[in-house]
Amino acid sequence: MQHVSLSFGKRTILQDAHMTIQQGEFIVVLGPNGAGKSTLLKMLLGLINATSGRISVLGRSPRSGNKDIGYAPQHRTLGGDLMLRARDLVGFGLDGNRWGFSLPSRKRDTIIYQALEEVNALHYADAPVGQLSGGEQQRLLIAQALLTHPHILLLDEPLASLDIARQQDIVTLVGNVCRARGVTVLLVAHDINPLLPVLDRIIYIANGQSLIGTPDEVITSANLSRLYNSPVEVVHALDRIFVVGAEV
Ligand SMILES: Nc1ncnc2c1ncn2[C@@H]1O[C@H](COP(=O)(O)OP(=O)(O)OP(=O)(O)O)[C@@H](O)[C@H]1O
Repeated sequence: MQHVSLSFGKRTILQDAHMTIQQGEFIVVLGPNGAGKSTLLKMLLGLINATSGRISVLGRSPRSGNKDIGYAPQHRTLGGDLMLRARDLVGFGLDGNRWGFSLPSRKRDTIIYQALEEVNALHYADAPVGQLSGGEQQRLLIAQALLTHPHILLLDEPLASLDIARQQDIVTLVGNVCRARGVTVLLVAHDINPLLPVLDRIIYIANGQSLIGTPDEVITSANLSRLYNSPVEVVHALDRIFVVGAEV
């Protein structure tokens, strides 16, 4: 991103943002509610255009339907009455692409099988999605996003409403995929702590400003006090980072 700005009416979401992400990096996107984290992902997907500046994704301008990007949007738990089978939900990852419909069914089944296997979801492949737990559903959404073997994986709050053990499962899963496949990951989260073992750098967005760097570079009392325009204290304890005085 070079000098990228984005406003919705009078509201500035990003102002003169400048950042480069390398292939294979694991990036966590942090910031308060409404800061623009999901919007940043949508800009990379070509769903929202910058007001000014230049964005390049794998050497090209953002364009919708880019199968080099896998995307799992923010989701609330899928309804208890949803009778769709887990394997069918994952299969939607193929149907969103032009070549998906033309695949022979055996080839299609194999791709879906491999994706379910990669996220350790084979044992509930035929279960109705609505009856699965939040963590089980999240694995399916990640499998769906990985189906076209993308170079970039965009995950919008995949840890929301999961307990600590399930969060750790998803973090380990995504970290392994990132390393094994060399996939660049941008993962939106509200708590950095479960992600500290796997992340390379973070992007922090607040009040139209953005910072990129390692947690130690970005999450400092001085930086966050400046972003929030009010006193914020960053405390390190028990190998965790606590931000006091700001909603993250
Ligand atoms: N297409 C749009 N038109 C106008 N305003 C929009 C549009 N998309 C998002 N916004 C606004 O931009 C702001 C940023 O929204 P976004 O969803 O990116 O925030 P977020 O950081 O992901 O928040 P949360 O943590 O609550 O999910 C919000 O105030 C939202 O209402």
